[in-house]
Amino acid sequence: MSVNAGVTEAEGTSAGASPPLGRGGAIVTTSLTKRFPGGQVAVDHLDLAVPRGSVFGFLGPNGSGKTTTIRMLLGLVTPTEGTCEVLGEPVPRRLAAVLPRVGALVDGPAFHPHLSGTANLLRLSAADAAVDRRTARARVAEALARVGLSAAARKRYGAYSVGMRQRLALAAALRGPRELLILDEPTNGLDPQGTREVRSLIRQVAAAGTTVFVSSHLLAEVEQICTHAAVMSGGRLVAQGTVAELRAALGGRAAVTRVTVETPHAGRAATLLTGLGLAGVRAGDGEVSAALGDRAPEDVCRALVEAGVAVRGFAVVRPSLEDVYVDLTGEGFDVGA
Ligand SMILES: Nc1ncnc2c1ncn2[C@@H]1O[C@H](COP(=O)(O)OP(=O)(O)OP(=O)(O)O)[C@@H](O)[C@H]1O
Repeated sequence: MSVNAGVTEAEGTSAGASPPLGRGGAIVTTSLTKRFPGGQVAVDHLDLAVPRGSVFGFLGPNGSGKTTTIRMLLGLVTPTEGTCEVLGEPVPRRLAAVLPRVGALVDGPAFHPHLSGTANLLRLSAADAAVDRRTARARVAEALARVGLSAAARKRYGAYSVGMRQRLALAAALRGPRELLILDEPTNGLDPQGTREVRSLIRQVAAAGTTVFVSSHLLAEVEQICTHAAVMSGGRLVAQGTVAELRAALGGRAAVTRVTVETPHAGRAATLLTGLGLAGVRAGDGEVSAALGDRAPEDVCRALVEAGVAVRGFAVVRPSLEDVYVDLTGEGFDVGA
């Protein structure tokens, strides 16, 4: 399935060409805009195209408009302008038809501190007209098991750690069979083990056919679990496409594949790489690097050796999704696990 390819203009009036998914997408927004009273434009003419069956990473720094977008998708915030469609239905107009098909983790549900994890989820189910009373208890137990909370199911919520609270919020989103799961920063507050579990849970949910839309700061994680991604900056969409497209779109941009050579002959190696036509040659202490361009790394390595340069190490460094992000937004990224 294709999405509008790769990187769009950061300075454009809207984020590139209209998404070609039409009614087939799990989420399709057109010129979606939210201007808060006081003039703050949190989301600015957003054209988002989330293919069905994708695991879609929604990336961006703090304040770039991710949560506001998610809140508009769930009918929690009214757009100022533009449209959004979720599972083929216009939101907010057909919200009642859409919500039972969507599991969401946003802002954390209000859990009661004196009730257990199980009792809290049963309470949410009781308030949910779409839940079948006969299967509610079994579904709650299943959701708790999926997030690894079975052992703590009878413990009261007030005694839960931050990570356990986050897992319970995730379990709340997984109480029923869902066509779409929308998760706002689902690994916030989780330790590395919890983060791995959430990653594996997302894979399982996706393998069972559910589309997953997940906002995250964890680029390494997005690279591992997502098939597609979009990058937000200052309320605008600056890129969207498959993860492979996003990396490929870097060709000709600042972050490109580079070779790094470890050698005691850095000066000589730098001259040779420049002579081979490599751009961006940087020589340091015992090391020289350059943009590979369309040269084959093995040819570069052979030329160095044949010229008598002692090659102690030779590495080809391809741009990561983080490079894409930094290149597009000019901002660093919190890549901690
Ligand atoms: N209710 C509101 N009233 C006024 N401004 C708001 C409101 N909610 C959000 N904003 C502003 O809109 C912008 C986008 O915020 P949003 O929470 O959508 O970003 P985000 O990408 O989710 O950030 P974070 O990663 O920090 O959650 C921010 O500048 C924020 O201050």
